[in-house]
Amino acid sequence: MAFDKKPNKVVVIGTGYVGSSYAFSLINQNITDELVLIDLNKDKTEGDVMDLNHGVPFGAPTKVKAGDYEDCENADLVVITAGANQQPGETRLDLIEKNARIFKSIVENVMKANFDGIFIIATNPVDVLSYATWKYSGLPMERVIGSGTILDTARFRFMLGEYFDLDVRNIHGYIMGEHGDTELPVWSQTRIGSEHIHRFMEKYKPEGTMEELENIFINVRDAAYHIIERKGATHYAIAMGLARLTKAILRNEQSILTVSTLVRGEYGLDNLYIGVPAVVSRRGVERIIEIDLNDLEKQQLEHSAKVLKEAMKPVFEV
Ligand SMILES: NC(=O)C1=CN([C@@H]2O[C@H](COP(=O)(O)OP(=O)(O)OC[C@H]3O[C@@H](n4cnc5c(N)ncnc54)[C@H](O)[C@@H]3O)[C@@H](O)[C@H]2O)C=CC1
Ligand SMILES: CC(=O)C(=O)O
Repeated sequence: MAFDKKPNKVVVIGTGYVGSSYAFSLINQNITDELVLIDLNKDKTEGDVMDLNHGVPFGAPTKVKAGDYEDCENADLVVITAGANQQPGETRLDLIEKNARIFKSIVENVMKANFDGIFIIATNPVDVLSYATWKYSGLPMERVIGSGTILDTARFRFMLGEYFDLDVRNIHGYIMGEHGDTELPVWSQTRIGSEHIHRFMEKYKPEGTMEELENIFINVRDAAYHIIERKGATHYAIAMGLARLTKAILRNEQSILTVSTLVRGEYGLDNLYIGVPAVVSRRGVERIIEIDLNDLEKQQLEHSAKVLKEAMKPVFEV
């Protein structure tokens, strides 16, 4: 019943391309009751709030306001999308030092306001900054969640749907590892409907080749570069992915999503945040799902973890 539901509150920190697109998705999908926007650029935030509020009559009754860190006190979720984005040619890992510095002060400010909810992190490099947020906040690991490879997995499913001319909702597969250049496609577990992708191709697309599938993965991995070259930022798809993750949490959906979370022995990895399938609920990350990987996929995941740990060294002791 709508009457006895406790209103939920989401605070977004960083309302540039990603943060403002996420706010727009939340309102359009009727996901939250209260939405607070925080950014260093106060004029931009106020302008966004006016603009979003004027759309509320067409969407759902959401209270939107420009706020400050004290608004985090009773928030259910704090979503961080603040910080530098990649310039053409820059990798996500190139952003590490700049954004880690910004994160230290943001997370400290949020925790000073006695925040006791769940963090979602999207700023890049997302795996490293999720780990940083977990360390800086002192919250249990299940309550600090990175967007991980949710976007890469969506790109993978979309491009395979186009290739097979099928509804993307019938494509089941994951991209795991770093949200970045060392991510990997889990072909051994990719299914179309309930059929393994290779068998499906043999039966229904015999002219298809493994090389074409490999090129699809390369386009998934490099999608951010392709978009940034053309328009300077990527934001709509990640905003929708963050809205999906927000729904999974606030509505206690127990959804399996490829988020960035702390591995503690799963997949033979330890003490880093990395993209893996995990069950997400009102408690945050309930548990990691350990799907069977073949030998090549295991090696690729280990390599991805190794690159992430190396990249983290200058910033953290890992
Ligand atoms: N995880 C993912 O799949 C994706 C992550 N991203 C990442 O999201 C981040 C944001 O990207 P954009 O929105 O395109 O950048 P943007 O430059 O448009 O927005 C960043 C915002 O952060 C604000 N900001 C900076 N320092 C702040 C602080 N200390 N406190 C409050 N606000 C602060 C800026 O004023 C700006 O409005 C980047 O790191 C980008 O790489 C982008 C797309 C996908
Ligand atoms: C920018 C980024 O991380 C992406 O679009 O995947």
